[in-house]
Formats: sequence, structure tokens, C-alpha cells
Amino acid sequence: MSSGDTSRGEPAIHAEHLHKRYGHKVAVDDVSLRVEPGEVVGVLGTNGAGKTTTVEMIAGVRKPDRGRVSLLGMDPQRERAKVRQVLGVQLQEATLHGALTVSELIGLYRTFYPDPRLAGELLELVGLDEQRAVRFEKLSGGQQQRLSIALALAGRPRVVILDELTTGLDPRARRRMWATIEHLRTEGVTILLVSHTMEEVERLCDQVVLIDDGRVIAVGTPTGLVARAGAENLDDAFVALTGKELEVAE
Ligand SMILES: Nc1ncnc2c1ncn2[C@@H]1O[C@H](COP(=O)(O)OP(=O)(O)OP(=O)(O)O)[C@@H](O)[C@H]1O
Repeated sequence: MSSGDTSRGEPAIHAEHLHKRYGHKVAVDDVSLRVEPGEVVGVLGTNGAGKTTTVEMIAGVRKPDRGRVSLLGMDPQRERAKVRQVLGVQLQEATLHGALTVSELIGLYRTFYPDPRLAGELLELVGLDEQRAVRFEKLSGGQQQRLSIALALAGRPRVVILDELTTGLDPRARRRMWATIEHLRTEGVTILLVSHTMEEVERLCDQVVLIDDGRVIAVGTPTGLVARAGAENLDDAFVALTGKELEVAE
């Protein structure tokens, strides 16, 4: 990943000079990022740094005030139908029909795609096999989150955007989700994930984008950022680069 180099092949995700303002609040201020095919890239920042707004613009669900996004060479706003076939998105505020069961929702999402993953594989990937007959509204918060990740993976997407992959999950569910990401990586899926957890980013990500106050303040490999900051670990590097502690979001 880099913020401007165009010498390689077509990137999976290329965001250029994104700006977004809510009233007087500048949420995203000139964010550019480039993710190569097959990379796992983490977006890290404190609460309110602009991470969700950034990934929502990349996913095409929020319109930037300025700037451009290219997803596998397509415009996620203008070519929404085509992009949906190759992009899987799990966003923070996804709302699903509460009266449908896990199986019904998975079945419904599978109909959106020409070559969906098998329902059993999706249930297995996120560990919801035993909940297949449970209505969405009866699932715990963590189970709802896992289901939304399964739905994001239903169409065998080439690019996946995950906002807060493991926030609120217990340690077992968190490790399972990490294993899922590692499995997707072996399939060559490109993954952009918002995270609050250094351990998660260090374990999963090839590259990390640090966002603070709506701006990208550093991009690099986890070990590269630690070295650049002269720090012992990614936690300390984050503090050195931003002057802030990363809140733990459970
Ligand atoms: N719909 C909205 N209307 C007004 N302000 C918003 C809206 N969404 C986000 N903001 C503000 O924009 C800024 C960036 O928010 P955003 O959710 O993108 O940050 P974040 O890094 O994802 O935060 P968190 O980690 O808490 O989810 C924050 O100051 C937030 O309060």
C-alpha cells in the first residue's frame, strides 16, 4: 500500500484526496490510500478520527464532498450494481430484518450472487451453525456482528471492507474471526479493516494506515511503523506518532 505510487498494476482500492464534512465538522480531510490486490490493510485511529466515514466512502455508501474512489477500476457510487458483485461490506450500522432467521438471511443473500459460498461454509466461517434457526433479533450483539460478516462474504467478494471486525466479540469469537481473515487471505481476497486493536492489526495486516483528526498521519507495515517511531511496539508507535492513546473499544 502507498498513498500515491501508480507504477504497479491496477490497485484493488484507490482512494484519492477524499474530503467529507458534516456541517462544520471536517470528518475526513484529504485522505488518499492505495491497496494492492491480496493485501490486508488495517485502518487505525482514535474514536472520531474519521475511519468509518473513510471506509463508507470507499464502499460507495457515503458520497465524498471531494475526491475519487476506484474499486477494482470501478466507481463505487456510479457503478454500484457491478461493484456489489465483487465487494463485501460489513459496516457498523447495518440493519437486517429482525424476524428472519440466520438461515433465511444467509439464503436471501446467497440469491444476490451468481456463485455464492455454500450456506454451511458461511455458517462455519463465522461459527453460527448452532444458531441457524434463530431469528436475527434474538441473536446477541456479537452473533449479529458475525452474521453480518458472513453476509459480507456470501458472494465470494474479491474485496472485503470490514468496520470493527472484532469489537464486542469474546476472545474465542475474536480468534475465530482472525482465522477467517487468514483464510480469506489465502484465497487472495483484498481486505480493508477498521480496527481498534493493535494485536489484531499486528497479526493480520500487511499495512496499516493511521488516521487522526481526519488525516492520514502514517502508512507502513506494522514493524515499519514501530521502527519509524523508535518504539517498542505498535501501541507505543501509535502514541509516538499521534500523541494520543488508542482507546480500547470492547
Ligand atoms: N452522520 C454524521 N453527522 C455528523 N457528524 C458525524 C456523522 N458521522 C460521523 N460524524 C463525526 O465525524 C467524525 C468522524 O466520525 P467517524 O465515525 O468517521 O470516525 P471513526 O474514526 O470511525 O470513529 P469511531 O472509532 O468512534 O467509530 C466524528 O467527529 C463524528 O462525530
